[in-house]
Amino acid sequence: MFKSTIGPSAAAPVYLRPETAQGQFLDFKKLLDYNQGSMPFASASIGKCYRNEISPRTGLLRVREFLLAEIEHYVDPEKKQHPRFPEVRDIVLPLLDKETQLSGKTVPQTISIGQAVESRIIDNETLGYFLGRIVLFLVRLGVDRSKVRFRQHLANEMAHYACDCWDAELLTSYGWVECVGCADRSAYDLTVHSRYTGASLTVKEALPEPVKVEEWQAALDKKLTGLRFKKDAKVVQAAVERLDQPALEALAAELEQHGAVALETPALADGTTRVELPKELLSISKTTRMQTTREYTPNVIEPSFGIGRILYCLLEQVYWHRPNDAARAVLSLPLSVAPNKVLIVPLSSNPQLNPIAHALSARLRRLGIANVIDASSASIGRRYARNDELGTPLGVTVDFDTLKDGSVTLRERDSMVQVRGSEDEVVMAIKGLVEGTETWEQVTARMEIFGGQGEDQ
Ligand SMILES: Nc1ncnc2c1ncn2[C@@H]1O[C@H](COP(=O)(O)OP(=O)(O)OP(=O)(O)O)[C@@H](O)[C@H]1O
Repeated sequence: MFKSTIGPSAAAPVYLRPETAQGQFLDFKKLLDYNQGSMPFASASIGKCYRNEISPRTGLLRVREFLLAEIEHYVDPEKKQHPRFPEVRDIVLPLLDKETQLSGKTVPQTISIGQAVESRIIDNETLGYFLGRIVLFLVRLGVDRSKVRFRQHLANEMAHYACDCWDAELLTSYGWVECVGCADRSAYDLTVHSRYTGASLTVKEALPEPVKVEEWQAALDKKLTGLRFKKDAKVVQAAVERLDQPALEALAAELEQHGAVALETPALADGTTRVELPKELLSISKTTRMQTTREYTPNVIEPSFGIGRILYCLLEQVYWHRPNDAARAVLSLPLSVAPNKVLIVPLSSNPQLNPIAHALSARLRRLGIANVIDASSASIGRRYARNDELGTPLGVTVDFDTLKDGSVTLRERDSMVQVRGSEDEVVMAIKGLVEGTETWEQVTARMEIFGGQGEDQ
């Protein structure tokens, strides 16, 4: 937690969250209800997080306030398979696992997620599923697949409660940078929240058949306990209720042998943290009951995306310049990420071209396709070039032939190739490209390649 203060006197401390996860865990019971009590399920949250970084540096890579997006996937600890695992099983990942790191090597082994889970390099299917989804997500954003690797946490860097943890690292001029963490946090968070709030954060499932359970049970004589411990009676009662089966078994033997047991408690009214419970107050016996439900605390698999770091690495990876011209830079953001999808340029300042450009802009807007018009006096080549640098993937030119036959050109940023067609055809092509139902190769194969008034050079 990042400690700060609030109010005019700065007397009241506040604690800024270092992750969104805990807020999700506090809502676990509600989330489980929304999911009709069925497992597995997931929650997700995105928001600002704060860390008291000693030396913030390197732009967006290490800052004190950053945007974090986290998924908490709740799973039965005995069933860590994932129904959609077959979708990612054959994805090949560069894995820098702990053994490789401990042997002093830095070259990852390239192996399919299926093989890595089978050989337990990755602890379980659900964790493997999310590593696959992380790489698919990063590549969809435009990250270069050859500049992604997954590094496993060593035992000494992994949170004590985690049973396996991998970082997706992206290669930048600063070296490999951790951008997404993916940890199996086991049952730690829900167990601790439950312990401190007293709220049960477990899942109850009907068993296919009732089973006979033998267990140790402790009972305090309430009247005698009240008389003996007065205000502390509740604390003592809670300490007894928290005892697990091995502890109860050991105490039963001690009680039998010595007629009394000593029990650790939270601080009592007199400041002590230990009570003596004689046989008259405490009884511990083995009981048998039929169990019809199974109760467990779910384990949590958590992919955690640092948005600023991903964005920084992406910008570095997709920024380049045209061969032999360092001044003509290009930001190859894919359509899914680019803030503006289409640049509309009237070829000249002829007053007849502008209304056509504006009508086309409105038509694209109605389709939900963000676009911008550049009707400035700069040459068309200059206007293309500056929008290439801003990352706008597509360009439509309205020219003098548009006035004659209604046709326009459509230009792709990275290749600078242009096609020509009616406005309807071009709008359909843009829609297909934005929605991902058509590729630029398909568009160039079915539409007429335009070599005319491009002025790209
Ligand atoms: N100071 C920070 N500035 C920007 N992003 C951060 C910062 N700290 C963490 N992140 C992002 O949050 C994600 C999840 O946080 P996590 O707790 O796993 O990071 P971490 O292991 O503490 O990071 P690091 O070891 O680099 O400090 C990281 O993968 C990263 O993208």
